[in-house]
Amino acid sequence: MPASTLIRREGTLTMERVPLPQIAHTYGTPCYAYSRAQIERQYRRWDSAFGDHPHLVCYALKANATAGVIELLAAQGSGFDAVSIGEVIRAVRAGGDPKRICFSGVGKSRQEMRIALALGIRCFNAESPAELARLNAVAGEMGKTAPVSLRIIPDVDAHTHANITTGLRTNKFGIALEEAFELYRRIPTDFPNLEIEGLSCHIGSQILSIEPFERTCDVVLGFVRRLHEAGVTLRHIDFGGGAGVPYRKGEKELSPEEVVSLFVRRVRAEAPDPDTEIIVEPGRSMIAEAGVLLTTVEYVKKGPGTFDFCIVDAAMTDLIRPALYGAWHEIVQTGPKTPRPGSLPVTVVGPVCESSDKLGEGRMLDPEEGDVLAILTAGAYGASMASTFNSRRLPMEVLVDGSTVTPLRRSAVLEDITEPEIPLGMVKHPPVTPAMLEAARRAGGRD
Ligand SMILES: Cc1ncc(COP(=O)(O)O)c(C=O)c1O
Ligand SMILES: N[C@@H](CCCC[NH3+])C(=O)O
Repeated sequence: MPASTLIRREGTLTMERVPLPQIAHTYGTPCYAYSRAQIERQYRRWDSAFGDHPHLVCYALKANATAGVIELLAAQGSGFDAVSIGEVIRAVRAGGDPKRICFSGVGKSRQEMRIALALGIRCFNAESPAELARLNAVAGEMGKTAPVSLRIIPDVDAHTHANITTGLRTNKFGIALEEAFELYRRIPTDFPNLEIEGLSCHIGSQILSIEPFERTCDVVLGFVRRLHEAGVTLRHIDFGGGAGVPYRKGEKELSPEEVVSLFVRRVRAEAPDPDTEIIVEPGRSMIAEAGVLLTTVEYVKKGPGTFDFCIVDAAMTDLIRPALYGAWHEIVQTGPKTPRPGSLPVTVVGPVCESSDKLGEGRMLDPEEGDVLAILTAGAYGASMASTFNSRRLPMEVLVDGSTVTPLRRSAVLEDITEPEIPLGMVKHPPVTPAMLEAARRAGGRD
């Protein structure tokens, strides 16, 4: 987290000018807090790194598609990378310009295509020949022409976690180069309702070294030159996302400036048209460091002797990255607290009924019931991957802007555990009445 966003003042951790324990007490926990200044700063870094080279920054919505976050980025002029029609619709509803939306994903349904065509999105990043044929048919039925890019497989190893590498032939994403070459040549004759817009690729996520992007440029620009020689022109090259952020002390981000200057330099030097528009799709880099997940300690429980358990009210349902990838997030006390000599490291776990429900291991925190902890660098792939497993409610989210805090969802109270299913009607489902909730609140507990 950049020092200007998260600062310790008299021992208390603050985001911008708001003490984090205050957010926890006002809105309840688990609660994500995002810094507006940090989100806008990251967008400006990506955008301005291009200088006057034609470009579009398409924020990857999967990282965090909370309406308030999308609104902020749309107001900055951001484009969006979507992977479902739900994301496309969320972006448009939050003020995103359809002409700046790219639609990726291996499984687009006919209905998703129809809605995206009706909205007039910038382009479909097609991932298979069958998808092209389907899109051609759907566009024809609607009397429209669908703008397409082929997502090619650069076959570059991103040297990241196996579950988040995407640019290899063994991954489900994209089209192999030879097949893509043939498809590009066939589009004008075989798919009359498609119009070639560009080329896209994405090699993986949380990439901390520039080298895989250099290899990607080798492959992509060589391929673009071959296409040009075969008479295929592209309006844009989309290099995808993937720039990594520091999760552990000592790690360094792969900076937007370094990534963008590589793409601009290589396109200017090697593309048939040096002014070809460049698209990037950063997700994590845009939002990860803007967010923390606040959680309250419920219990401290003795462990096997070498460590204790710190049971908090956040869980894998709020932040699944540690359970899913063994990912590391720093966890800190938000109040003025230092561990007492001799205290044991703790494994921070949630209340969910899974042994993998761990948020961190080996942490020196010396926690007590009621302490508010902050799980750092949690803005990306946190709230957007949250679930209601174990009938938990979704985490609260707020936006911090200077000394103002704005809720981005309804407050995290028990009424939020809504029942979207349709009951059979065999039993009468008694409502949780406002009076019952009020009584619980008056009895003093947090929700
Ligand atoms: C097509 C595509 N674009 C962009 C992204 C965003 O990646 P990141 O959050 O690593 O920038 C992803 C996710 O890996 C992706 O699959
Ligand atoms: N969800 C992953 C990243 C996947 C990127 C999407 N292809 C994470 O938390 O790191």
